[in-house]
Amino acid sequence: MTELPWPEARARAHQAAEPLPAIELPLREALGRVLAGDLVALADLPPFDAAAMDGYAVSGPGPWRVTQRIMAGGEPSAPLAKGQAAEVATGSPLAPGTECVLPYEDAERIDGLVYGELKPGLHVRRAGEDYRAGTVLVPAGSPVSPVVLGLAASAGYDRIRVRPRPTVAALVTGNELVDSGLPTGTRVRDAIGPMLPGLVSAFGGEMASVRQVSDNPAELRDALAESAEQAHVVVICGASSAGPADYLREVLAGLGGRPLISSVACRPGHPQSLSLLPDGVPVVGLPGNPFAALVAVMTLLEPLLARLTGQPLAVLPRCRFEGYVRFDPHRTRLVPVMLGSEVARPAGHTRPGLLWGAALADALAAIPPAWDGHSPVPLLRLPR
Ligand SMILES: Nc1nc2c(c(=O)[nH]1)N[C@H]1C(S)=C(S)[C@@H](COP(=O)(O)OP(=O)(O)OC[C@H]3O[C@@H](n4cnc5c(N)ncnc54)[C@H](O)[C@@H]3O)O[C@H]1N2
Ligand code: MOO
Repeated sequence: MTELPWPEARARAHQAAEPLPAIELPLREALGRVLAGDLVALADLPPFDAAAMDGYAVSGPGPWRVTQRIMAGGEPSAPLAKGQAAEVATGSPLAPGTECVLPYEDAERIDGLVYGELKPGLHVRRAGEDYRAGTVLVPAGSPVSPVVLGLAASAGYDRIRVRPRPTVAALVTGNELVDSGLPTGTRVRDAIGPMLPGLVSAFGGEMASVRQVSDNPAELRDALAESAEQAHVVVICGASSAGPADYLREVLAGLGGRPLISSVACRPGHPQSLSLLPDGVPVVGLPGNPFAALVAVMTLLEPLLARLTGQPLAVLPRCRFEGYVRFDPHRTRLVPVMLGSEVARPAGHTRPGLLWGAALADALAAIPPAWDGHSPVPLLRLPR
């Protein structure tokens, strides 16, 4: 079976779906979503000429006689004629005729007259100087951060158009698995189910369900068909490889699934897969070894969720890597790393079945095939 190069696997997963139809939400509910359209300025900002300092708005050469006082939120009582001043606060609207604002520090007031130096334009925020109505403030596909919410509010939005969170249903296979307590004998504690909800929500999705199914093709087929009706994406953990209980491919074929990715040229995690069911629901196959499963989530599920939420495929930041890595001429090697200020170092403890290294790590470094040993390497940040 040919293994798809790791960067192509990310790209193909990103192209495997279309963004979900947009919804409109009140600002306070939109945090953490993704903008479905450009956030466009509804009006000029500032909407009026305003003072940028507390002090005196003046017209013509000084000294100036103080003829009015304008508060923020108030209105000028008359235009300023040459030789006149208005006492203003930061944000006060300016009277027509204002040439500059003298901060209190640069002005002296004696008997109703203000003395100082006229510096035309200084400390005046002109109407529309920040942006004009119609300007794109934040492009579609951007995350709605706390700051984006503040900006949207200052632009006059009450509601914004965002993408829904894609729902993910997980089926965890393996007769050896238990989901509580210290496993006895040859039983193994499920480690993938507990890590999936946090990963899914960090990548903009929502875990609909995590369900254990036994190693039985008929049961997996029924559970898969049912999950595909209830969620936007189905994830299957285990049953991905070549063993006697690894019938995921067979079950997918039986349901008319179309394989898009059958294995990926990376270590660990090569048995990861992506298929589309006839109704277009993507099914992501995660290898049973838990660290390999994490690699598959970061390789296939993250780009898929990015696409469903209308985000571009993330361009991975790069960093210098220092430390031992097993050389692989044909495959990308995913290594848990701790990030220093300019360098990534292996966190250690990296067997495919072990989450220890990744639990300590800030990121996974994606060491490319035939890496030259010194070029900066791409990083996948691990959610905290
Ligand atoms: N002949 C071959 N054998 C294997 C290959 C191969 O290419 N040819 N690939 C190996 C690799 S790499 C991986 S990864 C595993 C993938 O196996 P499966 O996805 O079929 O998963 P299982 O066989 O069910 O389990 C593998 C291993 O992981 C443990 N496991 C499974 N699920 C969980 C879970 N939810 N939490 C914790 N641990 C889990 C399971 O007990 C096994 O120890 O196949 C290799 N073999
Ligand atoms: O994908 Mo398996 O990675 O190496 O255990």
